[in-house]
Order: sequence, then structure tokens, then C-alpha cells
Amino acid sequence: MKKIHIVLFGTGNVGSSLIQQILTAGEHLKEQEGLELKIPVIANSTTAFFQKHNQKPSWETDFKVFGFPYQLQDVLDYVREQEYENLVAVDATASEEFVDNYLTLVKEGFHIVAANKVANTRSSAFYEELRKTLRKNNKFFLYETNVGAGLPVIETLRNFHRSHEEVTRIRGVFSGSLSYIFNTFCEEERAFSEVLSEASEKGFTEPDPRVDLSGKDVGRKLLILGRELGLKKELHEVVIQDLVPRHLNGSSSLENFQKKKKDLDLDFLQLKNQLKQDEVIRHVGELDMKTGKLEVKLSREKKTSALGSLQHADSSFEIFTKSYGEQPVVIKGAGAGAAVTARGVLTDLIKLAEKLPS
Ligand SMILES: NC(=O)c1ccc[n+]([C@@H]2O[C@H](COP(=O)([O-])OP(=O)(O)OC[C@H]3O[C@@H](n4cnc5c(N)ncnc54)[C@H](O)[C@@H]3O)[C@@H](O)[C@H]2O)c1
Ligand SMILES: N[C@@H](CCO)C(=O)O
Repeated sequence: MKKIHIVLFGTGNVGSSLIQQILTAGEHLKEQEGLELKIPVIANSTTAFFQKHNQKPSWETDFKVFGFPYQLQDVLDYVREQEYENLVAVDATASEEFVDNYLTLVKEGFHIVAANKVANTRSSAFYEELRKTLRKNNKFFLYETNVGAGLPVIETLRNFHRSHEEVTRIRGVFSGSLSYIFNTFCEEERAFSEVLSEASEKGFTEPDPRVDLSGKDVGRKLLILGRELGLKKELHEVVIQDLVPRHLNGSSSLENFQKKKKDLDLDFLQLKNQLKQDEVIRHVGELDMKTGKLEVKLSREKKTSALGSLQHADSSFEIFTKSYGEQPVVIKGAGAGAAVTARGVLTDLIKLAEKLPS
């Protein structure tokens, strides 16, 4: 039986669903995959909890009662002392700072599985250094959920790239939260800020929803896909339509944004009122491999079109390639949500296990 020891950073929407899914899938994984996934360490931004063998169904209470303030070094010391084999750090945070730890983690013997998109969208220099460090230490980094949550977008693109299939363009709705927001806002007579709050409550948005509204989250996804295809670009080169008014942007606090988000309502109502009867607003991303242009913007689409008819929090990725010609390969489905994302992370863990020697 192959054993993987997971140190989970981030116990929010995705992290907590992942623990639940791993505990529930335990017997199935043993029988079907010959795999035991153990989670001896869980941590959020302030607190860690160690459970020598594995988390128990009571992990949430255990975490509250027995968790303690920690530094990364405490975790590194603990796992070394326990001599755990096949260590994996799962990054289910949205933290910019946490990514500073990746190189240390790899050098300390961890593979990395990340839902967090930050590491793949830092400078090209960091992107290359991380990969070089992974190769040198014989470690793997999997991040399918960086784009399209649990949808197999990165794997599909990578397969095209590996087999020398030329990907010419990718267009679609890349954001699950903004899909939900515009699908709902265009259909229902509700204030934009109210729909935005609902998307956050459902766990679709980033912890700071301005990361979605500013277009940065979709910008990151475009850059990640572009880099998978060998495009040398930086995040600041993505052309992005920012939907956050200047007085509520990143230089003001999240608390201030939450207090004043009704300030968004009038502009979005005006935008909606400009639509023709058969039109809806969609948040669209486009990557053109020929020109190297990456663009994020709002678009008016016919209700009956592929993007216009999207529902719920669905994303849709239209991938145009040389062999497929004018008919794109389309990957469509929930583009956000704790359950689908956690399932994607769990799938990455299984794929990682396959790469490791028995
Ligand atoms: N929610 C989705 O639908 C979805 C889909 C795909 C990818 N993702 C990605 O998954 C990640 C998590 O999303 P979420 O919705 O679970 O967010 P969340 O806000 O619910 O949870 C974030 C967790 O990270 C912890 N955290 C923050 N900084 C940390 C640090 N420095 N060290 C350790 N823990 C830290 C927080 O305490 C919290 O437990 C994000 O990067 C997001 O982009 C989310
Ligand atoms: N906030 C992101 C989560 C998935 O990456 C979205 O709305 O698409």
C-alpha cells in the first residue's frame, strides 16, 4: 500500500471539503488505488493542528480545541521527527506570502499540490526557479485546479502541447464566480452587490472578491494557460478591464469595500439597461497564441450563443487548435465551488501518487 502524507495549508472552503472527501474516500482509495492518503498536519493562517496518524471525522473540533499558533518551522520539525514518507504540501490558501515558502518546502522534501494560483503567476524568474528546484530535488508540482476548478483544462492543454498540436486561441468564461454573478444579475431583478454577496457566500469568489471583480483572477488563469503553452509573459502584460471602482480598489481595505459595495450597483444597472432584449453580459477571457495577447473584459453576448447560454457558476473554455480547425474543443462545467475544486485537488493527489515509486 502506497502512503502519502499531506500537510494541508488552508482550511477554508476548499481545504475543509478536501479533508472531508479524503476521509470519505479512504476505503475506496485503498481498495481501488492501493493508496492511503493521510493528513497528519492541517493549518490555516494562524493555527496548526498535528494528528500523528490521520485526521478524524472530528477534525474541526479537534482543530479548534487543540490547534496552536505556529511557524512553518514547527511543521518542518514535526514532519522530520515523524519521518513521514511521501510528503505533500497542499496549498489551499489564496495567499501571496505563503508562496514564499514553496522553495523551502521543496528543498525540505515536499511535493506540492496547489489550488492557489499565485506561484504560477509570479515573475517568469520565480516560475523558472521553482521548476528548476523541483527538478533538482526530484519533486512534483500539480495544480489542475488553478484553472476551471475541477475541470480538466490544464491537462488537456498540456496534452495538446506535448503532442505538438498547435493551440491557436482560447476563449471563454474563465471565472466561476463572475459567471454566477452575471448569469444571475442578467436574469433577475436584483442589485449587483446583493448577487455578489451571494456568490461569496456560496464559496465561488476569492476570499477578497475584488480579486475576481478586478479581472486579476481571470488574468492569472490566462497567464497560467499561456505559460503551459510556452508563452513568455508577465501578469502585468495581461490587458484587463477592472470592474472595481477606484475608491474601492486594492489601496482601500476589504472591510471598506464590503461596507460600500452598493456603490457598484448603479453602474452595473446602467450596463444592464443598455442590453438588447436578446443579449446578456458575460465576463470573457481570450488568449491569442499568434499575437500573444491575453485579454479580460466584459462582453455583450446573444442569449442563445454558447457563452450567453451558460448557467449557474459554469465556466466554458473554447480551445481552438490547428487540427480541430474552426470547431473548438469545449470544456464546460462548474468553474468554482468547494466540492468540485476539492475533488480536483484530490485527483491531483492520486495522479501524484502514480508518479511515485512503490
Ligand atoms: N473556491 C473555489 O471555487 C476555488 C476554485 C479553484 C481554486 N480555488 C483556489 O483555492 C484557494 C482557496 O480558496 P477558498 O475558497 O477555500 O478560500 P478560503 O478563504 O475559504 O480559505 C482560505 C484558507 O487559507 C488560509 N490561509 C490564508 N493565508 C494562509 C497562510 N499564509 N498559511 C496557511 N493558511 C493560510 C485561511 O486561514 C483559510 O483557511 C484559493 O487560492 C482559490 O483561488 C478556489
Ligand atoms: N474565484 C475563482 C475560483 C476558481 O478559481 C472563480 O470565480 O473562478
